[in-house]
Amino acid sequence: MDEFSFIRSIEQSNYRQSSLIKGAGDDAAIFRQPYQDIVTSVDTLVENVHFTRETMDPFHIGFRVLAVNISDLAAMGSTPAFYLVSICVPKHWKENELQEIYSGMKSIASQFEMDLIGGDTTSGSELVISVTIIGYVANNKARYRNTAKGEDAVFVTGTLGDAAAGLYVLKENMDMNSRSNKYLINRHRMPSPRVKFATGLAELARVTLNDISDGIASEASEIAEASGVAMHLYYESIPIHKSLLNFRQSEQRKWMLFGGEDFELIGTVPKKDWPDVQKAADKTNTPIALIGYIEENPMYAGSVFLHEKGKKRRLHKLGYNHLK
Ligand SMILES: Nc1ncnc2c1ncn2[C@@H]1O[C@H](COP(=O)(O)OP(=O)(O)O)[C@@H](O)[C@H]1O
Ligand SMILES: Cc1ncc(C[n+]2csc(CCOP(=O)(O)OP(=O)(O)O)c2C)c(N)n1
Ligand SMILES: [Mg+2]
Ligand SMILES: [Mg+2]
Ligand SMILES: [Mg+2]
Repeated sequence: MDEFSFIRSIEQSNYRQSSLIKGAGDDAAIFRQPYQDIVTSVDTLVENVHFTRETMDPFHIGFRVLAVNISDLAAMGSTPAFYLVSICVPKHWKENELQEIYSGMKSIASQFEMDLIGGDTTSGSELVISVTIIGYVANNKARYRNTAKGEDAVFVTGTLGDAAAGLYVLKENMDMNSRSNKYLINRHRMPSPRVKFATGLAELARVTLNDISDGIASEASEIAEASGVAMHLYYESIPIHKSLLNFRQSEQRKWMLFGGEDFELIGTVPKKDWPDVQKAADKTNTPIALIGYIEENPMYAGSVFLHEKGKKRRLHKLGYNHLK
């Protein structure tokens, strides 16, 4: 089974509520309200899938589960406001550890001025935390995956591969005190969702956005598929942090393209708007890079091409897939 085909198989083919603007199929769902649209999404962290007791302290688990949800709202151009938490707790977890999980959530919630408005508590064999997030976006300003057009510039925020490298450092028990390993571990444990940058693009007429949870190869494919276009990426333009240079080149490449969990944004804008994107990035202290372009070619609709060392190859939708 494949996660993405499973999801397609259970999606409703039509919706009954007239206020619904976007159902399943993007980073979040949207429904219309006067003046502002409501944006909502849910993402879950599961012990031994998204974290282990060795890779994360309770504080990080809490911080991260809210961060990954905020990232989906950032990818819609939305400002987060509320969250609900469903937590399934194994009997051996102690109360102070659960309090720590909530300290992690509260820490990032206060950063984004969000309120916890409810949830659910159950017990089970492994820790599972599911967060439902709710935010706002001005009417008609939500950013989808299906709006890329020919000649668009493709950009990405931050650096890629850091979170996967951080996980490697943790799993291999490497030196946790070196400056560069500390940086990578922090990127794995405490992602920084790009809300300010994404909402800073509000003046632009057309922006396509997707957040990078499963790796750029997978997220780029989602944009290409949803928009019915071909995306071209230049490997040498994909930003890399100097801490990654300590590892073998084959590892660097694997983590940058397929590692995932960097929670950076990949997007497209009409070429003429690229300078405005750079300005919005500067204003919000967001590193940004131009990494490719969109081609409107029916023969290659839905495909991603990677240009590397002067050669062009198909970049397949490899990356994290829960049901594979
Ligand atoms: N089990 C499910 N039932 C209904 N919709 C789902 C399910 N799993 C995922 N979806 C929807 O499919 C889309 C893609 O999900 P996912 O790949 O998890 O998005 P993201 O990577 O942005 O978190 C989203 O719109 C999500 O709401
Ligand atoms: C212990 C451990 N092993 C492996 C991973 C790597 N990993 C787990 S899930 C995942 C993909 C992202 O999670 P997902 O639930 O698919 O997020 P979504 O796309 O729904 O936002 C990755 C790269 C990890 N974070 N921790
Ligand atoms: Mg997403
Ligand atoms: Mg998800
Ligand atoms: Mg997500």
